[in-house]
This record gives sequence, C-alpha cells and structure tokens, in this order.
Amino acid sequence: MNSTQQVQHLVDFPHADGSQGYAFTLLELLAIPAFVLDARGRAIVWNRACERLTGASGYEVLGTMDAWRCFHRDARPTLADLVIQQRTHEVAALYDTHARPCDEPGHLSAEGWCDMPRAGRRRYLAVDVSPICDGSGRLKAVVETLRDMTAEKQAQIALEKLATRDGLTGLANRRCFDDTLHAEWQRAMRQQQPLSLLMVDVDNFKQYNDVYGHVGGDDCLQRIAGAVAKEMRTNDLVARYGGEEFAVILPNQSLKGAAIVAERIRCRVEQLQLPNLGAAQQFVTVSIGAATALAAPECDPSQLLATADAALYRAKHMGRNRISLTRETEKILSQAYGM
Ligand SMILES: Nc1nc2c(ncn2[C@@H]2O[C@H](COP(=O)(O)OP(=O)(O)OP(=O)(O)O)[C@@H](O)[C@H]2O)c(=O)[nH]1
Repeated sequence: MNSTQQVQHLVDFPHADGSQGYAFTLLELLAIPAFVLDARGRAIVWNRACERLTGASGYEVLGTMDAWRCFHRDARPTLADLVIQQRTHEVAALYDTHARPCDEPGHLSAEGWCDMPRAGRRRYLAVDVSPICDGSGRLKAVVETLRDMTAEKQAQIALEKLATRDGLTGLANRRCFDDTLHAEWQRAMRQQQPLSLLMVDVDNFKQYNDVYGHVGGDDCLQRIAGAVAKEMRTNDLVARYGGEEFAVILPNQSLKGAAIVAERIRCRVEQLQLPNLGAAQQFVTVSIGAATALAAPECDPSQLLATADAALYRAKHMGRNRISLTRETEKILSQAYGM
C-alpha cells in the first residue's frame, strides 16, 4: 500500500467518535511535514513535523482556512488550496518550478521560497499534493507534504554564482558575457533596437604589475571593476573579459549614447587617482573601444566584438586614456552631432 492508498484507507474509515470526520493518525506520526485540508479548505491535519517547520501549532491552525499564513506574509493560497479551488493553472505564477508526476493522476509538485512568518526564516520548500477522493470520485481532502530544500537551493545558487562570476572582481565572467551577448543580440533583432558594446582595457598594466606586484595589480583591477560597474544601468552588463580587459554590453543604446557612457567610465577610472609610478600618466587610466550594431540575421555578435576591439586598438594607438569608435563611425558622428 503506497502513502496515498494509506491515506485513502484512513479517509474511508472515520473515527469511532466522529470527531474530525476522518482518521489521519498515520499522517500525524510522519516525520515529513504534512497537513491536510478538507474539501472546503479547512485544516484537518497539521502534523508535528509541520509544526516544527512552520513554528505554528496545530492548535492554532486546525479548523481554520489559514494554513497559508504559516507560509506566506501576503495572502496567497497553498498548493493544496489551489487543488481544492480548482486553480491549478495558477501554479506556474506562484512557484519557481512545478510538475505533475505522470504515474500519480491528480498529484502536483512545486517548489518555491516561502516567507515562513511564524518561524521567522525564509525557506525553500518542495511541496507535493495528493487529492483524496471518495468512491464516486468526489474530492474529500487534499494532503500536502513539504520538504525543506533551503540548503540544497542555497548550494545551487552559490554554484550558479560561481559559474557566472569572476572570482577576483565579482563581475560577470567571460562565459556569462558570451551568453548575455548572444541573448541580447537575439533580443535586439526581435525588437529592432541597437546593441552597443564597450571594450575597456587598463593602460600599461604590465608595467603597473612590475612596479606594484601581482597583488597590487589585483587590487587595482578590483578598484577599476567597481568604478566601471558604478556607471551601469539595470539592463547593462559589465564583465571581466579576460586579464586586464573588461567588456560592457549596453542594450538599446545608440553609438552616441555608448560613447557618452564610455567617456564617463574613462573619467571615473581617472578620478580614482590610483598612483602609477613609473608610467607616463600619473594615475592609472583605461582605453575604451565602442561599437554599435543593428542586429540582423546575416551577421552575428562576433562582428560587433571585432569592431569594438578594433576601436580599442585605435584608442591605444592614439595614445591611451581615451575612448574611440572606428574611424568611419567617428567621421559620421562628427558630421551628424559634432562629436
Ligand atoms: N595582477 C594581475 N595582472 C594581470 C591579471 N591578468 C592579466 N594581468 C597582467 O596584465 C598585463 C597586460 O599586459 P599587456 O597585454 O602587455 O598590456 P598593457 O601592459 O596593459 O599595455 P596596453 O594594453 O597596450 O596599454 C600582463 O602583465 C598580465 O600579466 C590579473 O588577474 N591580475
């Protein structure tokens, strides 16, 4: 007999004294947090493990329709409520993930963060609900079991962060940059919007390392990363492209706008006034290449990268501590905007 059949068995056999209507003694003894709502949504079982998880006693919850309050601060149905109220189409909007186990008709699984106001700690719960019907298929109750997956979820988030962040600067890493550039390219194509890219490279950094050592160099990169990140808007992405080079993706940004952001970044780094003994410039500076594309199916983001790279090379060639567009675009902009 599986757990659902056991519950079914219990549902079919009411207490001798008629109290509660149904015997759920087995569920009470389960080490897994579980509760049961009747067909009207009233809590008729709230086991000990559920008390421990939520911090709410059965005494407070049983007989009420307030089970949801033990999980959420704002009014929101539990998964069991959704089944009872025939609102399972709302699961996707309320939970991070959901599934219907194919071998158990009517069963539903979902996962998501819960406020747990009584327990005073946010938890990531995996919940499963099983409807209990009588012989004629009428819904009599819904059992909801819960698993606290917070530790697993936190480990997953930490791993994901490790996979997308650069360890030294905390910025997006190269892999994240590549994925984002690809996604933004697709979006720019769909929305017929320009996509801009900046390549930011620290000037004479080899020499800086020679004077201040690798640890001093690392510290310098962190400071510059912080300065670049300060110029970003919500949808922009700044990544460590490699070594002493950073890349900035500016969605929906024209070349003129990108040039303005680039100049702000250049100034901000200069204003850090990181001493640069032994270099021609008194302080650490960056050179920046900017490029913009109108994404189209016949080209790909690598062309945007190549153009920004060429512009960066040009900035270096022209003496560093400056921003540059490609020669052609600079000519067009100076005619159009006097830049
Ligand atoms: N401290 C530190 N140095 C790094 C890191 N990654 C790359 N570098 C150093 O950055 C330097 C880059 O030197 P180059 O490519 O010659 O360029 P540059 O000296 O900055 O000269 P320009 O780019 O032409 O202005 C090398 O000395 C690398 O060792 C890092 O993570 N930490």
